[in-house]
Amino acid sequence: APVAPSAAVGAPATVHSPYGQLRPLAALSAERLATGDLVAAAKWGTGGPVDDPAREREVLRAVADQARELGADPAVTVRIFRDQIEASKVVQRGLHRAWEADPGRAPTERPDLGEVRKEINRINGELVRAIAGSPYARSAPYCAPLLTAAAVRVRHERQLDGLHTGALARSLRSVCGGG
Ligand SMILES: C=C(O[C@@H]1C=C(C(=O)O)C=C[C@H]1O)C(=O)O
Repeated sequence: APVAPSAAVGAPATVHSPYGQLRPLAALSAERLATGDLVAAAKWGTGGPVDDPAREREVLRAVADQARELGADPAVTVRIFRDQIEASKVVQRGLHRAWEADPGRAPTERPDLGEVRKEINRINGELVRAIAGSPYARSAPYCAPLLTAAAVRVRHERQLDGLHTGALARSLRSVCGGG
């Protein structure tokens, strides 16, 4: 088949390739994890828990609805988002531990959790679209190595530390494997 000129040039034309479909999943997951830093700061010093089961249910219900609207599998979408949520909590708990150990590194300003959640909702919507647009790539036998490559790329681009690199892997745990 003829190759579109831009395919030889680079990234934009690769959006239909398996890697091009998985890359946004890794990038958006890292973007979502970055909001974990803000959520951790919002909860720091409040005495409140990192876990908010009611908010988690709200997120999962919303993404299941969005998946249905896009004709994607709501169960698969929810499965992936359970990992996204766990990964956010890995970041939050890790930061709280670091700030307890070294209070000089703790944030001095408290972000508005409601505002941060608006941003999380926006990213959630983009993630649902990326999930809906990648059924073939996610069920491909070579999904895992491509996803790992995408995560490594994102790690370098965003200069992720160990905490966020581990959380990124956690967030992507059930992306591959079909469905
Ligand atoms: C990010 C938050 O912290 C946790 C993680 C959530 C998420 O990743 O969507 C939701 C609720 C909390 O259990 C939050 O409270 O908004």
